[in-house]
Amino acid sequence: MVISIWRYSHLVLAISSSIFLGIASITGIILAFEPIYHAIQPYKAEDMERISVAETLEMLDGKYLEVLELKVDSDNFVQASVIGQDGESSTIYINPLTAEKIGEPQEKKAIFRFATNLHRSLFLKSPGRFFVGLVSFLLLLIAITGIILVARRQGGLKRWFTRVNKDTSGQYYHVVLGRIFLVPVIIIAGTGVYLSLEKFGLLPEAEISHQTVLAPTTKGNSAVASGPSVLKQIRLKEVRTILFPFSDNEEDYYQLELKDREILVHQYKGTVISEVEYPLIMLASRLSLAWHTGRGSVLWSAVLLASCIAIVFFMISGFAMTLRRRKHTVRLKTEAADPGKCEYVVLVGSETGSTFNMAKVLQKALIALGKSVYLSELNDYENFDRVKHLIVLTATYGHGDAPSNAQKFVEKFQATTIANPMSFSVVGLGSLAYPNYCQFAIEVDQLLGKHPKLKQALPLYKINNQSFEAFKDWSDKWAKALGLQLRLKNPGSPASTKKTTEFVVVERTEVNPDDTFLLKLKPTSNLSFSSGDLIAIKPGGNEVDRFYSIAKTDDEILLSIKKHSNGYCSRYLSGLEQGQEISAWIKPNTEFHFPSKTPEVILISNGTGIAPFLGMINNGLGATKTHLFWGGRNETSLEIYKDYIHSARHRGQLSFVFEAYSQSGLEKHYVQDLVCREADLIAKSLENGGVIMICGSVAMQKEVVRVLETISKKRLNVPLSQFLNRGKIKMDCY
Ligand SMILES: Cc1cc2nc3c(=O)[nH]c(=O)nc-3n(C[C@H](O)[C@H](O)[C@H](O)COP(=O)(O)O)c2cc1C
Repeated sequence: MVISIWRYSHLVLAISSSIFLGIASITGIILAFEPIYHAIQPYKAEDMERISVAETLEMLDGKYLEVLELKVDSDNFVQASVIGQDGESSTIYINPLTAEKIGEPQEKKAIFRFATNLHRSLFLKSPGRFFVGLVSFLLLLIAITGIILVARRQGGLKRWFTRVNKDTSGQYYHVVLGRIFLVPVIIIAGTGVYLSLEKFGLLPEAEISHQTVLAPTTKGNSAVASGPSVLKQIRLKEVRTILFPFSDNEEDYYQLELKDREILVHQYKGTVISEVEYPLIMLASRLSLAWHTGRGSVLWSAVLLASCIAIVFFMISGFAMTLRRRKHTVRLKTEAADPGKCEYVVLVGSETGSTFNMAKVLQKALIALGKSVYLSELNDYENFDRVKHLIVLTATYGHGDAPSNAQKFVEKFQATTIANPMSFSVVGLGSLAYPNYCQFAIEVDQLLGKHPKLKQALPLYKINNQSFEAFKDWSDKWAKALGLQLRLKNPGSPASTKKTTEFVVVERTEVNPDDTFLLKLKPTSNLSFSSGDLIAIKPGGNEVDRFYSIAKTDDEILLSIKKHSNGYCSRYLSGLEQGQEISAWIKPNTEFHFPSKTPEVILISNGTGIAPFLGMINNGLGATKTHLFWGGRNETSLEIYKDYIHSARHRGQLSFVFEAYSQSGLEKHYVQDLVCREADLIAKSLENGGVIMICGSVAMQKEVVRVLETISKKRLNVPLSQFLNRGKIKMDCY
């Protein structure tokens, strides 16, 4: 519940300020260029730490009839208001060593003038300034609610910088960039609020009052030329403004606004008549202005520029995420069947909506079998009288909590009387990267399991990272338990518009007794790819891309393919001849590349899952100690891979190969048994920063992960999620 309150606040704040925030960010992007443009003008004075005020004043004295004011700006441009020998007054940039004119201040560019007015007051004067101040305050609140959301998402403030799990790209970058730009955005918003409060006089007045002490009359040379003067000690670097004495009268003095204080200096003696340190409020104002505008620092201006772009991105990605979430609920409302007449009920617990995609695939497949299906959210649970089968698909959020559309489920379920018996099956959608993997699904499964009228059709099935293959595996098992001929259609990867490349068949092995064969392809044009990437093939006008994990060997692609009797693509590929060409495209899968700076890598696979590893162990980087675990039916199953394994062993790239056979000899051995047996090796490797890569069937993945979880907890005293989070366990299973 808590997470949705914060998300709701985050969203409401963003929506309520969206138009003004959008304007402020876009004009902020333009205005960030102003200090950069100013800084690159050729008026910057060097050696400001060395040149004394007295030196510059002396040069000015000799060159101009009168000097009224001198200013040093944050880019070290020295600007003087002078009356020249011809009696003309002007404001010029000077070289402080010679007092020569080097240029003239330019008028603010029209684009910056326009952007400043819009940014500050939306061209609405005081009401506009008020809105902009309010928007800054809302931005501050958005940033604060953002901190809470990210902290909750990551599992606490301490885990702030741990890896972000990728749900959708928009969501991923919203969080990743949110973490990076949090501090600058808070500074922009905070200083914006401060400047607005100042503008409306809501802050204490910053007044400086000198108690002028009249010095005794001492006619003579000005302070610049005579005796020891404080002006000789003050460097130009410390100066903001110097106001020159109004007349020769002794009671007129130099007024120096320095960086930290203001002083009045006797124009003849060069002594300090009065000195006042700036009040804190004045320093805060100056700092706010500098931080808000980026004046005086190209680097900070660049940060402000990037932050304003990031705010625009946050707005777009944030709204896209909300629309995505809403899309599913709105559609459900319009498509809802009558639950009172349905035999199957599919209830979904989802925060971002992805789980609905799976639920809809299931609904479609059941409808194709002529079944009546009601699909809804877990919060819509009610007394389903005619329902015979209940299926719950639910994600987990926060610290093992229910997603927001499932938070009322437990209460509603407990308050409802179930009259007729039902079968039930719970599918947990979660991420192994969280310590409470599928926790809410576990609780729902236990709750349903305790009800006398409910009969479990299948034990709780957990799915990592929305794996459709795993969902299909569940559906096969569930359908078998219910005696249904269910066929799920993968909605993902529809006919892609990706540009394909031609590949020529270099070699194809015969199909072995396990119905597996190797296919070697060579791209006909220059193509960059790595072992672990995926090749997408769509034979003969078929609508869906089929993905195969690739091994890169000598710039060629090696695939290990299982021929399925009903598999359109695998049957097509098994019939290819040497020299034939096929069209395909490469999908980079950087998360599953061989790690570069790792002391040890353990590769775990079964069946055709060995494919990317065949390339990785022959990649020419012998520095990493590498072990290969592989499970197949029997010794002959390994035959087609033997050459690649031998060559890696021969080159010293592969330390150990552990094999498990399920149909050889009396005892069945599986990869997870090997992993369990080699627990020492696994634990040491994880402890020393090693990486484990898993590729193959989801069933194998589930078992291997279970064993790894035990090893991690028992031997290393940490949950496996910690290694997953740090990218120390990489998985690509199907
Ligand atoms: C903020 C946040 C917290 C999560 N917490 C957990 C968790 O505790 N346990 C878990 O198994 N998965 C957790 N997940 C992963 C989601 O349950 C998983 O991505 C799920 O597939 C999302 O489904 P949905 O998109 O339908 O909401 C979390 C994800 C996010 C973004």
